[in-house]
Amino acid sequence: MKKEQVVNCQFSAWYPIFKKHTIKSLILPLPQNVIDYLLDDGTLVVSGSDQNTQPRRTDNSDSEDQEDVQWSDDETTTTVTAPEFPEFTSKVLEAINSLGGRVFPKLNWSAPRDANWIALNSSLQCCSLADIFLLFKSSDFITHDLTQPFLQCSDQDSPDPVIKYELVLRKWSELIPGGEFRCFVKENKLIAISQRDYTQYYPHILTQEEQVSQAIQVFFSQNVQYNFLDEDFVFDVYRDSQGKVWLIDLNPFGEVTDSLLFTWDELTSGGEVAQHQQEGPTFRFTTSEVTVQPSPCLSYRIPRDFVDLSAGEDAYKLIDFLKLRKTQQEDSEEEEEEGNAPP
Ligand SMILES: Nc1ncnc2c1ncn2[C@@H]1O[C@H](COP(=O)(O)OP(=O)(O)OP(=O)(O)O)[C@@H](O)[C@H]1O
Ligand SMILES: [Mg+2]
Repeated sequence: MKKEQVVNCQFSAWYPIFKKHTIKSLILPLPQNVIDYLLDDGTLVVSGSDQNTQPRRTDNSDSEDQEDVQWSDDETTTTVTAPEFPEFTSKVLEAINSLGGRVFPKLNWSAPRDANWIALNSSLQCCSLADIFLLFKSSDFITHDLTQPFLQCSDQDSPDPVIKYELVLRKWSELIPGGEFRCFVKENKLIAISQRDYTQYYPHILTQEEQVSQAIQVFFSQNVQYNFLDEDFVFDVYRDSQGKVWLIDLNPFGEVTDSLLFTWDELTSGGEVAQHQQEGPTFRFTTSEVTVQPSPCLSYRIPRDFVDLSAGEDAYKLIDFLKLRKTQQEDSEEEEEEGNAPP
C-alpha cells in the first residue's frame, strides 16, 4: 500500500465522486488550534461553550476560597480551562443543524469507533462540538489519523504528503449492522465481500446470500467500478431493508484496513480469492452462532465500574469504593501495629 492510496481514501477525496450514493455529509477544515487541543493529553476538559453546561475549573491559587476541591497537590500545576473555539464552534453547530441535529463524526479517514463506550449514550451520535471532542479525545483511531496516517505504507522513503485535516459530519442514520458489508477491489475487480459485523450471526444473510451478493455486484459495476482514483481499494456498503445499496466508506487496500473474514494474504496473493473468478466475488459471512466472537472494539474499553464512577451515574458505587479503600487502609494499619505485616 502506497501513501498515495491513503491520500486518495480521505473523505474529501472520495465524497464528491460518490455523493449521490452515500449519506449526506459536510466537511469542515480543522483549525490548527483544534488539532493541538485534540492532541494535548493534558487538557481533558471539554469546552461546553455551545451548551454552557460543562463545569469549568478555575484557578483558585490566589483565591481565599479554601473550600474548593484541591485537584492536585503539585503546586506548579497550571490552570486547566476548557479552550474556546467560538468561530469553529458556531460553524460546527450550524452544520449539525443543517444535517438534522444529530451527526456521526469522523476525521479524514477514521471515526472514533474505539471510544463509543465513553459517551453517555454509548454511541457515536453527536449533537454538539462537546460530544465530538469527548469522543475524539478518547480515541486511539483519531490519534492515529492525526499522527501516523502513513504508518503501514510500503514507500516509507518518500516524503509524507501534506494532509489538510478535516472534520467530517455525516447525517446520523440508524444502520442495522446485519446490512453492512466490506468489499475488496483489486485491479478494478470486485474480488471479495465480507459481512462487516462478523462477530454476529445474521440468519437473513444466509437465506439471502445470492440476493445480497448480486445487489452489491450490480452497485459496484454501475456506480463504483472505474470511478475511483485508484484501481485497488476497499469500499463499505449498507443494504437497506428495501434492498437498496448505499456507499458508507472507502478505505485503502492494505493492512491498515481490517480484512474481516479474509486475511490480507488471501486478498493479495495469487490464491483463489485474489483471482477474480468468473462466478463473481467470494462472499463470506458468519454462518452460525458457534463462531460468534467478542466485539473487536471491546479491548479498548475500561471496566464499566470505572466509567460509571467517572460519569457519576452510580453514586453508591463510588461510596462503596471509598469505604473499601478505607477498610483496606485500616486493615493494613492494624497489621502494621501487630508487627506481622508481610515484608
Ligand atoms: N452516518 C452514520 N450514522 C450512524 N452510524 C454510522 C454512520 N456512518 C457510519 N456509521 C456506523 O459506524 C461504523 C463505522 O463507520 P465508518 O466505516 O465510517 O468508520 P471507519 O473509522 O472508517 O471504520 P473502519 O476503520 O472500519 O474503516 C459503520 O460500520 C456504521 O455502523
Ligand atoms: Mg473506513
